Amino acid sequence: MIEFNNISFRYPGSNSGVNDINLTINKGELLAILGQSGSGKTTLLKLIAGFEKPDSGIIRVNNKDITPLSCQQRNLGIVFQDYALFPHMTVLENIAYPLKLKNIDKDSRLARAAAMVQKTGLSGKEQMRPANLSGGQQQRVALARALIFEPSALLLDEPLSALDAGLREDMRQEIRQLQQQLGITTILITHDQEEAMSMADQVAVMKNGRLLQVDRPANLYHKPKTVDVAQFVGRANILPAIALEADRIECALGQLQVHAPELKAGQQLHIMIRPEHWSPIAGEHNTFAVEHLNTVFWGPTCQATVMINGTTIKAEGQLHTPPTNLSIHPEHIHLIS
Ligand SMILES: Nc1ncnc2c1ncn2[C@@H]1O[C@H](COP(=O)(O)OP(=O)(O)OP(=O)(O)O)[C@@H](O)[C@H]1O
Repeated sequence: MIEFNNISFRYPGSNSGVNDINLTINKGELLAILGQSGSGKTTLLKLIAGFEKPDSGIIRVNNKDITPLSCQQRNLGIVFQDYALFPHMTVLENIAYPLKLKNIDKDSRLARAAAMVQKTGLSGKEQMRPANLSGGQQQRVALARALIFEPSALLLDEPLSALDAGLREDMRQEIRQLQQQLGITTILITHDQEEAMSMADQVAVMKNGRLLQVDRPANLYHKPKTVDVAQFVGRANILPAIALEADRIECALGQLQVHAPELKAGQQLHIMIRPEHWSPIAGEHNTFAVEHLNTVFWGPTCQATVMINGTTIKAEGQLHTPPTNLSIHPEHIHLIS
């Protein structure tokens, strides 16, 4: 388990850093930290790894306060974006290296490295040097080296960003399987939403050094708590709205039936509609005549841009003919207050 308790940090002489971070990663779970460039993801990683010390707050790993400890004492496995492998060493030597630092004898080192070679699918590559491996294989060596000394947690800093798209998808699943098999608590830093959503038990969205929402991937997508999160995660139609009564709001599209029995007349809020939730078939509620602007073909689906009462809306799905009507089920209108 990893816990951040009221962690704040500013880089000396600047206003940048992270503010009041409270976060718990349960034992054996993978948490992805997702955010745009400069949001503070790497800073959080540096704080847990011990490269920077927080100005205030406590970080615990398995209930132990690690804040005063040095990087080495923290016993964390780290995989960096560029893997940082030793070019003059073989795969086996690279993987065994952390054990050498711990003064473990050569025979045990090599035996443990050989076992890790098996686990990470590197059999047959033991005597090769990093330069002769593919990106995915280098990534596996870095992972094996980070795991060899049985760390208390694993930190992955954009581990897949150097790989091309197809390989990246395969490696996501490989890393996730290995992480689950070993049951190791893991933090993954990424700016890639798909990577975060497909690999993580929980995703923490960061902006300007703060956590906006920490949630299961499906909750983050379907029930974002703020407009910022709704805009950042996935594609969304977001409109300001005012409540007319329970279950009814008004926005630029017109009046909409929603599912919100607790709404009070006059309440200001935003509505979010995911593009794939629009239906080209008229529904019992919320059916609109649309003016079709354009459709982009994406392969399995299309994205249509339409106007409803002067407001531009994006809809996605099997829209092979331009829609003339779109409807939205009240359950698919998410309210953000
Ligand atoms: N050594 C430093 N000194 C001063 N400011 C820094 C330093 N390192 C980072 N920052 C600032 O701290 C903020 C957070 O940076 P951080 O590197 O944590 O963001 P990030 O989300 O990891 O971005 P990226 O995805 O580009 O790596 C940014 O405003 C950045 O400019």
